[in-house]
Amino acid sequence: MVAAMSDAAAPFAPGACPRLVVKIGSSLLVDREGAVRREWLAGLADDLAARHAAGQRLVIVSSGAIALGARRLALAKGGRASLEDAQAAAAVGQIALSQAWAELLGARGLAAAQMLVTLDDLEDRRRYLNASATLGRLLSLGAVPVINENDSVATAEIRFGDNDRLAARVGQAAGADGVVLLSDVDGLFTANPARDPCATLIERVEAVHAGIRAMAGADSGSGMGSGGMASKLQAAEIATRAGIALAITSGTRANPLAAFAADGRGTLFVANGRARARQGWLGGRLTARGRIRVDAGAVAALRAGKSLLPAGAVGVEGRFERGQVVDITGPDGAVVARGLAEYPAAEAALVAGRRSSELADLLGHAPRSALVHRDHLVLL
Ligand SMILES: Nc1ncnc2c1ncn2[C@@H]1O[C@H](COP(=O)(O)OP(=O)(O)O)[C@@H](O)[C@H]1O
Ligand SMILES: N[C@@H](CCC(=O)OP(=O)(O)O)C(=O)O
Repeated sequence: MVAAMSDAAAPFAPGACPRLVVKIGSSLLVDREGAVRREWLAGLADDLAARHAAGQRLVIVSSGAIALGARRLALAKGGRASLEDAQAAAAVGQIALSQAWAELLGARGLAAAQMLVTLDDLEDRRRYLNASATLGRLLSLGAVPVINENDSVATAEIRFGDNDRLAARVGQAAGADGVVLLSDVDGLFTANPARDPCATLIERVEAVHAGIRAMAGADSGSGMGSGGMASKLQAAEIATRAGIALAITSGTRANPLAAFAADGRGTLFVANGRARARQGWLGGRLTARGRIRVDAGAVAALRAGKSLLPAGAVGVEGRFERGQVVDITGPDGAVVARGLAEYPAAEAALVAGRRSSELADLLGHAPRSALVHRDHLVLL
């Protein structure tokens, strides 16, 4: 599957990309009659199973709930005439969607794990960390998270509205290396190819600038999806800034991921350095709420890219909640790193200096895997 991989697809190969997010647009999943395109989905499930067998861990962001539910409820305009219609359609359609994924992945020995999230779940740091931890655990267990926006409870103001940006955010939360957006077009064209026959495919984008954005009209050619090309470009910006490569490629072929791997047809948005992106966010934008003092062994472990475990902490200062930013200082008092606390200050103080085996008894609940996880930490 990966032998003939072209350059555009190379960053998403199992060897180069241990964790991949695959987003599937409504127009691919749902036919014009409003039913799941099962045969096509079975082909995609084969692709996913092959990648999983090659060691790649997968997260699926699946659209289609509104389009599926609209048909079942006989709603006009694909269920998008009003927010209430979309919410009702999503509630009905999501069941059918989950069922299809569970069956098709299950038939290939893969456990589908449904997660429905709202914008707030990923914007709020604590909830983001929770979602991130759940994703991490599911992936380590070999399950395949299937994610969609929780459209039935999302309000007009507080929603993604499109799954492209959701996929990019999920990519961040899952610690993914790549995001592939499967759509009904081959990639980003110089203009909407549905309207302009002279439009040509752009194969590689180093940075999403105004000239690139101008190529995506606000319109969506499929009439079923919600974001159009504009939301895909926003997703590309979110992902690449976080050090995640993103591709837009056609999902219309029978085995879309294998086909992409074989000919690399699509648009690759090149990732920016992950360390720089994290450093910019953690080191620059936020001020620390507290401080965790650590011993020399912990400093060495952090410098080697490890998480901060409670055993290496010698003291905790300040008042912080789980998910808030803390400085990590070494024996000489210098700040060696900054990261997001996995525990609130009181619990951090309780577990400081303790071995992992003692934590559950001390806390009275299951312990987190670290005081500050390496995925949410930057060396200074
Ligand atoms: N510059 C462009 N290049 C490619 N597609 C474009 C462009 N501008 C607008 N589009 C439209 O965006 C559509 C894809 O978005 P959308 O229908 O939301 O897909 P999905 O359901 O896969 O999310 C294409 O079918 C195309 O009509
Ligand atoms: N959450 C919505 C999908 C919204 C959306 O982004 O659709 P699409 O543009 O087809 O990926 C649903 O499940 O219907």
